[in-house]
Amino acid sequence: MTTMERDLQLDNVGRRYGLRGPWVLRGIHLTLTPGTLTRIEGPNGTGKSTLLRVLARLDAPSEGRIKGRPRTAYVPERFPSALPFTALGYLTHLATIHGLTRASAERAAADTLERFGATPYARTPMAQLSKGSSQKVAVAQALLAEPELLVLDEAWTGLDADARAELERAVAERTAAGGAVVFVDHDPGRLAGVPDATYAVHGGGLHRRTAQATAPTGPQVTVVAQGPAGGRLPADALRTATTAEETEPGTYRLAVPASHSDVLLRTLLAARPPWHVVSVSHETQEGGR
Ligand SMILES: Nc1ncnc2c1ncn2[C@@H]1O[C@H](COP(=O)(O)OP(=O)(O)OP(=O)(O)O)[C@@H](O)[C@H]1O
Repeated sequence: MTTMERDLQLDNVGRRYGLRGPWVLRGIHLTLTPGTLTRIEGPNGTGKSTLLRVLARLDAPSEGRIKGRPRTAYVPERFPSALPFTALGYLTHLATIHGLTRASAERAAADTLERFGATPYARTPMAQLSKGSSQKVAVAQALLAEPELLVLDEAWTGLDADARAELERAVAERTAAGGAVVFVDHDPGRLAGVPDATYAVHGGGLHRRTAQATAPTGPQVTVVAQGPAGGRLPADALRTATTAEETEPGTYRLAVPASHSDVLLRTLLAARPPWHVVSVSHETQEGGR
């Protein structure tokens, strides 16, 4: 598939509910590009969820056009947990739909549940899961799809601290793998400093926030890495890092948001030939990780 088709583009999109309802969104132009993270903000009831549903193509615009068909996964604010499956059964079923054999599907489902600390209730009927636990299943179903576009509507809400950090890492992995991710979250610190673009929804329109500060906010990690002689920094590493400075030939100092440091390190070590990681230093700020 070409990059053009993997872009998702809203062209003068409007949405209202009912034929004569007030316009919730109007004149929206937005392009989501592979490998980028986009944050959508705005006060309650301004149309953020409506916009995300339109982006996920779960809701059709009342006017305007959508171009591009990236393979999309969506995590809703409220997941329909009354489905007649266990978490493992549901995810295994979905993974077979994504084309895995039964055995690999079950393994992928179990791995994803484990990643989010959900193994203890993998075999519990979903209707009996707490809000937080069913939210983990919602997140797992979206990640299992390895989507080209991942749409997260308050997906962190209800998750415990470990699962929240894990979801931030999963977002970093998706963008490093060339996927687009768009999210809404009430916590202004969520993935702070990471988004490639931030937009605010108000008055039915979408307004690009100017980059407030060049200095990234949120905890940062500095990685010093040495490549093979004459080696160029892997493209995925460049995409994940906030800044990359060649301090001497073949040696780079990379700054990365703490949530993305695992992904950056993995990218460097998995490069062929692999890069040598000289040092990793965590900037000490309150809050840790
Ligand atoms: N299915 C629907 N039918 C009718 N009106 C709707 C529907 N969904 C949303 N709306 C209305 O559209 C407007 C925007 O709602 P939306 O949920 O998109 O906002 P939001 O910014 O996501 O809000 P919140 O932060 O509270 O989730 C609201 O006035 C809401 O009442």
